[in-house]
Amino acid sequence: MPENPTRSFRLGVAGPVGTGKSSLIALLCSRLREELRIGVVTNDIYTDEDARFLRSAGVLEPERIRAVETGACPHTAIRDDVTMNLLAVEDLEADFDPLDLVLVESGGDNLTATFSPALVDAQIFVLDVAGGGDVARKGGPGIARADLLVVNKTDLGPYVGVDVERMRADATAARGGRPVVALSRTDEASIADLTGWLRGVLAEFRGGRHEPSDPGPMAPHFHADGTSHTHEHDHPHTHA
Ligand SMILES: Nc1nc2c(ncn2[C@@H]2O[C@H](COP(=O)(O)OP(=O)(O)OP(=O)(O)O)[C@@H](O)[C@H]2O)c(=O)[nH]1
Repeated sequence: MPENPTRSFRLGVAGPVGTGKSSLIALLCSRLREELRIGVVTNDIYTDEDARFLRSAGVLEPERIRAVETGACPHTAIRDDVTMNLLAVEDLEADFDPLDLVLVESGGDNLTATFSPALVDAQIFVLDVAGGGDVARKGGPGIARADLLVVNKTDLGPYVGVDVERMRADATAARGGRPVVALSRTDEASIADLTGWLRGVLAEFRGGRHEPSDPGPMAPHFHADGTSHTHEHDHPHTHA
Protein backbone atom coordinates (compact mmCIF):
# COMPACT_ATOMS: atom_id res chain seq x y z
CA MET A 1 0.00 0.00 0.00
CA PRO A 2 1.42 3.47 -0.79
CA GLU A 3 2.56 5.27 2.36
CA ASN A 4 1.09 8.52 1.13
CA PRO A 5 -1.82 7.99 -1.26
CA THR A 6 -2.34 11.78 -1.51
CA ARG A 7 0.73 12.19 -3.72
CA SER A 8 0.52 11.63 -7.49
CA PHE A 9 -0.16 8.23 -8.97
CA ARG A 10 3.08 7.10 -10.62
CA LEU A 11 2.56 4.98 -13.72
CA GLY A 12 5.41 3.35 -15.64
CA VAL A 13 5.33 2.58 -19.38
CA ALA A 14 7.85 -0.03 -20.57
CA GLY A 15 8.33 -2.26 -23.59
CA PRO A 16 10.63 -2.98 -26.52
CA VAL A 17 12.05 -0.22 -28.74
CA GLY A 18 9.56 1.46 -31.04
CA THR A 19 6.39 -0.24 -29.78
CA GLY A 20 4.77 3.15 -29.21
CA LYS A 21 5.50 4.10 -25.58
CA SER A 22 5.96 7.83 -26.30
CA SER A 23 2.89 7.85 -28.55
CA LEU A 24 0.81 6.15 -25.87
CA ILE A 25 1.94 8.74 -23.30
CA ALA A 26 1.10 11.55 -25.73
CA LEU A 27 -2.32 9.97 -26.23
CA LEU A 28 -2.96 9.71 -22.49
CA CYS A 29 -1.88 13.32 -21.94
CA SER A 30 -4.04 14.68 -24.74
CA ARG A 31 -7.12 12.73 -23.59
CA LEU A 32 -6.77 13.28 -19.83
CA ARG A 33 -5.15 16.69 -19.39
CA GLU A 34 -8.52 18.40 -18.84
CA GLU A 35 -9.37 16.11 -15.92
CA LEU A 36 -5.94 15.30 -14.44
CA ARG A 37 -2.83 17.32 -13.56
CA ILE A 38 -0.10 15.37 -15.32
CA GLY A 39 3.71 15.26 -15.40
CA VAL A 40 6.01 13.05 -17.48
CA VAL A 41 9.52 11.68 -16.94
CA THR A 42 11.23 10.09 -19.93
CA ASN A 43 14.28 7.79 -19.96
CA ASP A 44 16.68 7.62 -22.87
CA ILE A 45 20.13 6.09 -22.86
CA TYR A 46 22.06 8.93 -24.48
CA THR A 47 19.59 11.63 -25.52
CA ASP A 48 16.49 13.49 -24.41
CA GLU A 49 14.76 12.61 -27.66
CA ASP A 50 11.58 11.17 -26.14
CA ALA A 51 11.11 14.28 -23.98
CA ARG A 52 11.65 16.48 -27.03
CA PHE A 53 9.10 14.44 -29.02
CA LEU A 54 6.52 14.85 -26.25
CA ARG A 55 7.23 18.57 -25.84
CA SER A 56 6.89 19.13 -29.58
CA ALA A 57 3.64 17.14 -29.62
CA GLY A 58 2.24 19.98 -27.50
CA VAL A 59 0.31 17.64 -25.21
CA LEU A 60 1.52 19.26 -21.96
CA GLU A 61 3.37 22.41 -20.94
CA PRO A 62 7.02 21.68 -21.83
CA GLU A 63 8.12 22.24 -18.19
CA ARG A 64 5.99 19.26 -17.10
CA ILE A 65 8.11 16.89 -19.20
CA ARG A 66 11.51 15.96 -17.71
CA ALA A 67 14.21 13.78 -19.29
CA VAL A 68 16.50 11.38 -17.46
CA GLU A 69 19.54 10.32 -19.47
CA THR A 70 20.38 6.92 -18.06
CA GLY A 71 23.72 6.40 -19.80
CA ALA A 72 23.20 2.65 -19.36
CA CYS A 73 20.76 -0.15 -20.11
CA PRO A 74 17.27 1.23 -19.46
CA HIS A 75 16.53 -1.40 -16.85
CA THR A 76 19.36 -0.07 -14.67
CA ALA A 77 17.51 3.18 -14.02
CA ILE A 78 14.01 1.75 -13.67
CA ARG A 79 14.83 -1.28 -11.54
CA ASP A 80 18.38 -1.61 -10.20
CA ASP A 81 18.93 1.93 -8.93
CA VAL A 82 15.88 4.13 -9.39
CA THR A 83 17.40 7.19 -7.68
CA MET A 84 17.72 9.37 -10.81
CA ASN A 85 14.14 8.67 -11.76
CA LEU A 86 12.75 9.03 -8.26
CA LEU A 87 14.42 12.44 -7.91
CA ALA A 88 12.98 13.54 -11.27
CA VAL A 89 9.49 12.38 -10.24
CA GLU A 90 9.73 14.05 -6.82
CA ASP A 91 11.05 17.30 -8.37
CA LEU A 92 8.09 17.36 -10.75
CA GLU A 93 5.68 16.68 -7.90
CA ALA A 94 7.23 19.50 -5.86
CA ASP A 95 7.32 21.98 -8.75
CA PHE A 96 3.73 21.38 -9.86
CA ASP A 97 2.15 20.40 -6.56
CA PRO A 98 -0.42 18.91 -6.64
CA LEU A 99 -0.11 16.48 -9.55
CA ASP A 100 -2.59 13.66 -10.08
CA LEU A 101 -0.50 11.51 -12.40
CA VAL A 102 3.19 11.15 -13.27
CA LEU A 103 3.94 8.97 -16.28
CA VAL A 104 7.44 7.46 -16.38
CA GLU A 105 8.57 6.18 -19.78
CA SER A 106 11.30 3.56 -19.78
CA GLY A 107 13.93 3.58 -22.46
CA GLY A 108 13.10 0.97 -25.08
CA ASP A 109 14.52 -2.40 -24.05
CA ASN A 110 13.93 -6.03 -24.82
CA LEU A 111 11.21 -8.13 -23.21
CA THR A 112 12.84 -8.37 -19.80
CA ALA A 113 12.82 -4.88 -18.27
CA THR A 114 10.18 -3.94 -15.72
CA PHE A 115 9.89 -1.11 -13.21
CA SER A 116 10.70 -1.51 -9.56
CA PRO A 117 7.70 -0.83 -7.31
CA ALA A 118 10.07 1.57 -5.52
CA LEU A 119 9.57 3.89 -8.52
CA VAL A 120 6.04 3.35 -9.82
CA ASP A 121 2.69 2.37 -8.36
CA ALA A 122 1.64 0.49 -11.49
CA GLN A 123 3.04 -0.24 -14.92
CA ILE A 124 1.95 -0.75 -18.51
CA PHE A 125 3.95 -3.03 -20.80
CA VAL A 126 3.65 -2.19 -24.50
CA LEU A 127 4.01 -4.63 -27.41
CA ASP A 128 3.05 -3.94 -30.99
CA VAL A 129 1.65 -6.14 -33.72
CA ALA A 130 4.58 -5.25 -36.01
CA GLY A 131 6.89 -7.11 -33.62
CA GLY A 132 5.13 -10.34 -34.62
CA GLY A 133 1.98 -12.14 -33.52
CA ASP A 134 3.90 -14.66 -31.46
CA VAL A 135 5.58 -12.15 -29.12
CA ALA A 136 2.82 -12.30 -26.54
CA ARG A 137 3.32 -16.07 -26.24
CA LYS A 138 7.01 -15.61 -25.48
CA GLY A 139 6.17 -14.30 -22.03
CA GLY A 140 8.52 -12.54 -19.64
CA PRO A 141 7.74 -10.54 -16.50
CA GLY A 142 6.26 -7.49 -18.27
CA ILE A 143 4.03 -9.48 -20.59
CA ALA A 144 2.91 -11.87 -17.86
CA ARG A 145 2.54 -9.58 -14.86
CA ALA A 146 2.50 -5.86 -15.69
CA ASP A 147 -0.69 -4.22 -14.41
CA LEU A 148 -1.77 -3.72 -18.04
CA LEU A 149 -0.48 -5.18 -21.29
CA VAL A 150 -1.07 -3.06 -24.40
CA VAL A 151 -0.96 -4.72 -27.82
CA ASN A 152 -0.37 -1.59 -29.85
CA LYS A 153 -0.76 -0.50 -33.50
CA THR A 154 -3.60 -2.92 -34.22
CA ASP A 155 -4.31 -0.91 -37.39
CA LEU A 156 -1.11 -2.44 -38.83
CA GLY A 157 -2.33 -6.04 -38.34
CA PRO A 158 -3.47 -6.61 -41.94
CA TYR A 159 -0.21 -5.19 -43.31
CA VAL A 160 2.09 -7.37 -41.23
CA GLY A 161 0.02 -10.56 -41.41
CA VAL A 162 -0.91 -10.59 -37.72
CA ASP A 163 -4.31 -11.76 -36.48
CA VAL A 164 -4.96 -9.16 -33.77
CA GLU A 165 -7.71 -11.15 -32.04
CA ARG A 166 -5.45 -14.19 -31.85
CA MET A 167 -2.62 -12.08 -30.45
CA ARG A 168 -4.96 -10.57 -27.85
CA ALA A 169 -6.18 -14.05 -26.86
CA ASP A 170 -2.59 -15.33 -26.56
CA ALA A 171 -1.70 -12.34 -24.41
CA THR A 172 -4.70 -12.85 -22.13
CA ALA A 173 -3.81 -16.52 -21.73
CA ALA A 174 -0.18 -15.63 -20.91
CA ARG A 175 -1.41 -13.24 -18.21
CA GLY A 176 -3.79 -15.45 -16.31
CA GLY A 177 -6.64 -13.02 -16.90
CA ARG A 178 -4.80 -9.75 -16.12
CA PRO A 179 -6.04 -6.93 -18.38
CA VAL A 180 -5.00 -6.54 -22.02
CA VAL A 181 -5.91 -3.58 -24.25
CA ALA A 182 -5.55 -3.94 -28.03
CA LEU A 183 -4.82 -0.34 -28.99
CA SER A 184 -4.56 1.84 -32.05
CA ARG A 185 -4.44 5.60 -32.05
CA THR A 186 -6.89 5.41 -34.96
CA ASP A 187 -9.47 3.40 -32.96
CA GLU A 188 -11.47 5.52 -30.51
CA ALA A 189 -13.03 2.53 -28.75
CA SER A 190 -9.59 1.15 -27.94
CA ILE A 191 -8.47 4.54 -26.62
CA ALA A 192 -11.53 4.56 -24.35
CA ASP A 193 -10.50 1.10 -23.08
CA LEU A 194 -7.07 2.50 -22.19
CA THR A 195 -8.31 5.64 -20.44
CA GLY A 196 -11.02 3.60 -18.70
CA TRP A 197 -8.41 1.25 -17.29
CA LEU A 198 -6.35 4.20 -16.05
CA ARG A 199 -9.33 5.89 -14.40
CA GLY A 200 -10.16 2.62 -12.66
CA VAL A 201 -6.69 2.01 -11.25
CA LEU A 202 -6.38 5.67 -10.24
CA ALA A 203 -9.65 5.42 -8.30
CA GLU A 204 -8.30 2.32 -6.52
CA PHE A 205 -5.06 4.17 -5.69
CA ARG A 206 -6.89 7.20 -4.34
CA GLY A 207 -9.12 4.97 -2.27
CA GLY A 208 -6.04 3.34 -0.70
CA ARG A 209 -6.99 0.01 -2.27
CA HIS A 210 -4.22 -0.25 -4.85
CA GLU A 211 -1.37 -2.59 -3.96
CA PRO A 212 1.77 -1.97 -6.08
CA SER A 213 3.05 -5.29 -7.35
CA ASP A 214 6.43 -6.27 -8.73
CA PRO A 215 6.20 -8.12 -12.06
CA GLY A 216 9.38 -9.80 -10.97
CA PRO A 217 13.05 -9.67 -11.73
CA MET A 218 14.41 -10.22 -15.19
CA ALA A 219 15.52 -13.60 -16.31
CA PRO A 220 19.31 -13.84 -16.37
CA HIS A 221 20.52 -12.44 -19.68
CA PHE A 222 23.66 -11.66 -21.58
CA HIS A 223 24.77 -8.66 -23.61
CA ALA A 224 26.79 -8.70 -26.81
CA ASP A 225 29.89 -7.50 -24.94
CA GLY A 226 29.75 -10.54 -22.69
CA THR A 227 28.40 -8.84 -19.55
CA SER A 228 25.58 -10.64 -17.84
CA HIS A 229 22.87 -9.74 -15.34
CA THR A 230 21.07 -12.01 -12.94
CA HIS A 231 19.38 -9.49 -10.62
CA GLU A 232 19.08 -12.03 -7.86
CA HIS A 233 19.06 -9.20 -5.32
CA ASP A 234 15.78 -7.77 -6.62
CA HIS A 235 13.16 -7.54 -3.95
CA PRO A 236 9.87 -5.71 -3.60
CA HIS A 237 9.76 -2.71 -1.27
CA THR A 238 7.57 0.26 -0.65
CA HIS A 239 8.33 3.91 -1.26
CA ALA A 240 7.38 7.35 0.01
N1 LIG B 1 0.28 2.59 -37.28
C1 LIG B 1 0.50 3.00 -36.02
N2 LIG B 1 1.70 3.52 -35.69
C2 LIG B 1 1.88 3.93 -34.42
C3 LIG B 1 0.87 3.85 -33.44
N3 LIG B 1 1.38 4.33 -32.27
C4 LIG B 1 2.65 4.70 -32.53
N4 LIG B 1 2.97 4.46 -33.82
C5 LIG B 1 4.24 4.74 -34.51
O1 LIG B 1 5.25 3.86 -34.04
C6 LIG B 1 6.53 4.49 -34.10
C7 LIG B 1 7.24 4.37 -32.75
O2 LIG B 1 6.47 5.10 -31.81
P1 LIG B 1 7.11 5.71 -30.50
O3 LIG B 1 5.99 6.26 -29.69
O4 LIG B 1 8.24 6.61 -30.83
O5 LIG B 1 7.69 4.38 -29.84
P2 LIG B 1 8.58 4.21 -28.52
O6 LIG B 1 8.22 2.89 -27.94
O7 LIG B 1 8.40 5.41 -27.64
O8 LIG B 1 10.03 4.21 -29.13
P3 LIG B 1 11.45 4.23 -28.30
O9 LIG B 1 11.33 5.35 -27.29
O10 LIG B 1 12.45 4.47 -29.38
O11 LIG B 1 11.58 2.88 -27.68
C8 LIG B 1 6.28 5.93 -34.54
O12 LIG B 1 6.52 6.03 -35.93
C9 LIG B 1 4.80 6.13 -34.23
O13 LIG B 1 4.22 7.10 -35.07
C10 LIG B 1 -0.41 3.31 -33.82
O14 LIG B 1 -1.37 3.19 -33.05
N5 LIG B 1 -0.52 2.90 -35.12
